[in-house]
Amino acid sequence: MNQTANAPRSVVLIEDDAVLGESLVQRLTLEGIATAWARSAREGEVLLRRQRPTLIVCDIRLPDGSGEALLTRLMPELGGTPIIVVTAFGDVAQAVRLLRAGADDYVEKPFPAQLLIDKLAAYSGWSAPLRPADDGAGWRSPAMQTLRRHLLKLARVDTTVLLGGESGAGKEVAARALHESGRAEAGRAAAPFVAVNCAAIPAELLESQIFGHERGAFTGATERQPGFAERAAGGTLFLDEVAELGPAPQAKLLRLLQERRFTRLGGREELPLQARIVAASNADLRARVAERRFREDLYYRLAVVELAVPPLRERPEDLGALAAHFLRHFAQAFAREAPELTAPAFDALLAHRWPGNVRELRNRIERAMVLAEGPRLEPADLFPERQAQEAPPLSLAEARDAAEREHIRRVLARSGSRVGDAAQLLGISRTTLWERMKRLGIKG
Ligand SMILES: Nc1ncnc2c1ncn2[C@@H]1O[C@H](COP(=O)(O)OP(=O)(O)OP(=O)(O)O)[C@@H](O)[C@H]1O
Repeated sequence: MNQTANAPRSVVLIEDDAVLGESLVQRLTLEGIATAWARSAREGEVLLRRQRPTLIVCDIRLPDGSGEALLTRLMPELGGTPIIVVTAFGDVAQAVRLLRAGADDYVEKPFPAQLLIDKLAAYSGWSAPLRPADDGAGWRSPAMQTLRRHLLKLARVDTTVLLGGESGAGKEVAARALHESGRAEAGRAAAPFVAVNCAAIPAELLESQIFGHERGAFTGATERQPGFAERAAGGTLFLDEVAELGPAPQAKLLRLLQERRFTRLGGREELPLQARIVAASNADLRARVAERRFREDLYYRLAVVELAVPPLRERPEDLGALAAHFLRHFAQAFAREAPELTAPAFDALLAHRWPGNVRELRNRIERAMVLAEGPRLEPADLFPERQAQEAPPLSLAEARDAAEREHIRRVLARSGSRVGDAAQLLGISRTTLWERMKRLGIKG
């Protein structure tokens, strides 16, 4: 992709050891690498908020806190800037934790300056660090920050990516974030994102939909039709629910991935695949392979990089931003003010298990905003089914009153609130209706 071998190289070095720090600054400067040196976590934070280097080198143990805490805090703002952590001998467990959290590499003290120069050389071909794409809310939790970092890095290469995660967790949102970052990285103003739900297209149509067809390829094919693979050129072909593909489409997809070429149905011309393939599945693909329901060779082709979108219940830190995002979204859609989420309502969100993940949150907020017109949303607005379950059953008298109340209201509405007309329709006297309305709390 957009690699610039001679891109200006700069390093922010966060290291409290004066001897090591000075020798590294000298050596890096000799190599023509602009180096800014911070001797504490605080200084490092100030530097990183001011400048975006080609590479960050950060010691784990600093006099005013740990490098791990600093990097974890800043990770969401660092885009894809590569990070090398410097660990003391024996701190490997911490280094591994940081690698999982999104750091790129580590060096163990003592190390020769040349080792750092070599590592830097591997990164200096990278173009200017990416800014995260504007991909909605819900990326605050550590798990989502790590995912975002991985996506930002993948934006630089065309590798096939497999996204796992429960239904509604945000796999398509993640695929779009990757697509947008890739588009920005390549400097393209626009690029197609073509999403195909493999479970929703009938098996007999799938092939022609993905690969397209020539005129006359089958009955009803009156014109040449480009398929999704062709339409995604220069962008992303997103294959959702890939586990649901039958054996024949699996074989076709494998060929597409192996040869990166395809032919339209009924055609002879070989066309190159010019899109990145991102596949998603909420089923455990490895288990499907073990059960021989999914081809192993296809699994390996798809899972060149495998990432998981964590379920919402494992990232409560994202709930507030996501809820606020959907409140704003539906307020705009319904042309009304966004209601406020009361503290008990927020507690109810935190306590819920979210089997339907972000999609369920979105649906609950949408339904609450359709039904509740007030300026505040209460737990009952978001979880109406619980109220129904928790309320004690009505007595016979209460049930009769409720039914009468409902019926009288309806008849009153039909008779334009004229009590005399309503009484006639109900087969009772005006006075009896007045009495009932009073007892049942119906306003005339
Ligand atoms: N980070 C987010 N910000 C805003 N909306 C989100 C976010 N994550 C998910 N959503 C919303 O939640 C819904 C489900 O997301 P998405 O379709 O990406 O999930 P999925 O994991 O692909 O689901 P499925 O497996 O059912 O296809 C969508 O309406 C999406 O817009």
